[in-house]
Amino acid sequence: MDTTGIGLGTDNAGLALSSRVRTWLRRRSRRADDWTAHELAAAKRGRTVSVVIPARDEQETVGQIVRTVRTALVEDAPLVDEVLVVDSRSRDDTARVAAEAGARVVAQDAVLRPLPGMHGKGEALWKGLAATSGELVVFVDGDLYDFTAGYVIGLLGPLLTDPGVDYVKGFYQRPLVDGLHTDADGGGRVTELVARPLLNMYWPDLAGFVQPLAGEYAGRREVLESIPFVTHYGVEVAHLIDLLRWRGLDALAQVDLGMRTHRHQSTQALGRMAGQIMLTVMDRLERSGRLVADEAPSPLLAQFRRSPLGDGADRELVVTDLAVRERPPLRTVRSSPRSAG
Ligand SMILES: O=c1ccn([C@@H]2O[C@H](COP(=O)(O)OP(=O)(O)O)[C@@H](O)[C@H]2O)c(=O)[nH]1
Ligand SMILES: O=C(O)[C@@H](COP(=O)(O)O)O[C@H]1O[C@H](CO)[C@@H](O)[C@H](O)[C@H]1O
Repeated sequence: MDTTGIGLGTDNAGLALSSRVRTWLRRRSRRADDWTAHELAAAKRGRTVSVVIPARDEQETVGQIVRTVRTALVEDAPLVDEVLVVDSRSRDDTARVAAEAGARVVAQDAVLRPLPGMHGKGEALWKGLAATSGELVVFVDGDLYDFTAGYVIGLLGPLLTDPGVDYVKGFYQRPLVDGLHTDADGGGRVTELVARPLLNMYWPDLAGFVQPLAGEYAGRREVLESIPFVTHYGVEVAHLIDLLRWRGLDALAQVDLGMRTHRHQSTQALGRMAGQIMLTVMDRLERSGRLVADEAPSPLLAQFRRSPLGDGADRELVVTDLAVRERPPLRTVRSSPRSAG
């Protein structure tokens, strides 16, 4: 057992991860409590830190996340220099709640305005990167119920103490809370059903990531501004694939952040997310010449919503265009450190 509690033995069939991944797991897996906020604040040595929270309709949770960061990591320990919430076309009071909690708030479509807007979480993250200036950037989802300052401390630990690390993913136990029923490890459904199998098949060096789709991660700005951001929900899987290829496995790390509960989407919404992730993976396979498709995959997903329509039909056909696009590396388009209006 290594320091993170990840057993590195073989499974009952004697199958084992590659030695490269086993070495990586030992070398690049840490725990959030390996550091304290004050230790990391002292380790900054003049470097600056931005926390970026993408938020679409997160009025119920974003305020507490912002307050936790500000209290523990801005006021108590000077670890974080700016907290930005990217209001991603919310239809609720996300922007007001975030601002009242002490965050700077930008509207996703107000950043780098001359550029035509793109959509989804990946766009919100790219705009958040453009609208901040910290040399280290931490991304935290805005729908977390049990966020702690330890998430940010843990993600910054490797970046502030090891120059060989460029990008850090969080991992955690992910319960699936469905009303009164909790499945202790039922969360991360798209991870377990789609992302993990595909990454193990085609990028086995990434097999050691406990939560490859984790929404909490951090990186060096110079690296984050040098990689594309896929729109919608393709952003996380594309980051790992692109960074593995460009920076190599040893530049990546992961930190145990404990427990993560968040607002869960419906199964059909996760079906759309899964489709976007599959399209992203197939695009990366095609770019690397590992997939030759004489016909591009259709981005259209037909789903069936059961609802008595009253005209004798009890299901409604809903077709969604899952096409994802991609923002180029920000350094190729950046004009100024804070491009918000
Ligand atoms: O168009 C979008 C979709 C999502 N999000 C945010 O990205 C984070 C993760 O999205 P979501 O909760 O939908 O994904 P899940 O955690 O369910 O996989 C949340 O803070 C969302 O508010 C966003 O800013 N813009
Ligand atoms: O990991 C997953 O399977 C999905 C869905 O999680 P749940 O099944 O709702 O716990 O959540 C993640 O995936 C998204 C796509 O990469 C990320 O954007 C989210 O931040 C992350 O929560």
